Amino acid sequence: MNAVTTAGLRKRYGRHEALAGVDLVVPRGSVYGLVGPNGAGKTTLLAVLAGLRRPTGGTVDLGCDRRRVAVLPDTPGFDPWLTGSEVVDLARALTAPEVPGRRVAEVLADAGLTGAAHRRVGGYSRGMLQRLGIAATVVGDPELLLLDEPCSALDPAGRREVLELIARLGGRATVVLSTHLLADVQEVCDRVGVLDDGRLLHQGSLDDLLVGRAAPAWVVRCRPPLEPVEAALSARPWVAAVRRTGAEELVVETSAPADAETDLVRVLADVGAHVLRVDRRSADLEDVFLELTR
Ligand SMILES: Nc1ncnc2c1ncn2[C@@H]1O[C@H](COP(=O)(O)OP(=O)(O)OP(=O)(O)O)[C@@H](O)[C@H]1O
Repeated sequence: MNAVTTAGLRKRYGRHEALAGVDLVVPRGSVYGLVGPNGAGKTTLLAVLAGLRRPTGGTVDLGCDRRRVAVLPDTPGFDPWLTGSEVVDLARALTAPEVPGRRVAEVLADAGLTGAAHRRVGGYSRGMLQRLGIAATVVGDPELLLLDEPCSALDPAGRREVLELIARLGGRATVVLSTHLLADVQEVCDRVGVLDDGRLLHQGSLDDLLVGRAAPAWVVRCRPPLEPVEAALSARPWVAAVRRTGAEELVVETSAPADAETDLVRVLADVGAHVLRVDRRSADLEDVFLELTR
């Protein structure tokens, strides 16, 4: 059962088509990362899913009642004179009055805000505000959470806190988050959709995206000169390409990783290379993203 299914979703702003036929599938319980460059249509897609903007065409099928959907905009604004506890209690009273008041303290504790619960939010840091926003969206126990750029403008510590909070939400609710920070997706999402210019270029599990696309490669660091090393490697049948990526660094791409595993170090030894380091390059979402959106 899916939490969200869209078919041929379109959204036009005047003559500009921000969504050009999007078929989105978000399995229930997943943490789905919607990635794309600026202007790709991420905010528009989330707003259409949330029912805040009307699509020009296509359909949206939510696997739950619309009242069980919670939305967190990229820059949540709160009245600065309210305390964190009052903000969350207001959200509870407005969205889910049936939820008992004691839930407020629980979600604030989950968001790591117990100590600041009775401080005015005007004095909160951005990271705290973002976590407060998440607390205010989860207090009504939503089934689907739509988070627009939840980590933008956060420093590394704030980002870490928010990512950990999102990771804990996975399983309890379905989360769709938009971001252009690929590292965040790699960290917390199990599904990913790559949106560019209003089109979904790829969607699926993060593993499928990475394993299916990034060419296996080794990163070799050794002391100059690198030419003899490059020449010796290029002559091997298992080497697809050798690229110089720094004064002391080569990337060796292969279509036969098993051969590379047995032969790479031998080649380096035979040519007398002064080896500083050899690493298997891990599949990187950034490479795949650049390849897809090129
Ligand atoms: N209200 C609007 N009126 C006209 N054009 C709009 C409107 N909202 C968005 N657009 C345009 O639609 C396209 C998609 O915008 P959207 O904000 O959905 O992209 P995004 O992927 O969220 O971008 P960003 O990462 O920069 O926030 C952009 O070209 C934008 O200029």
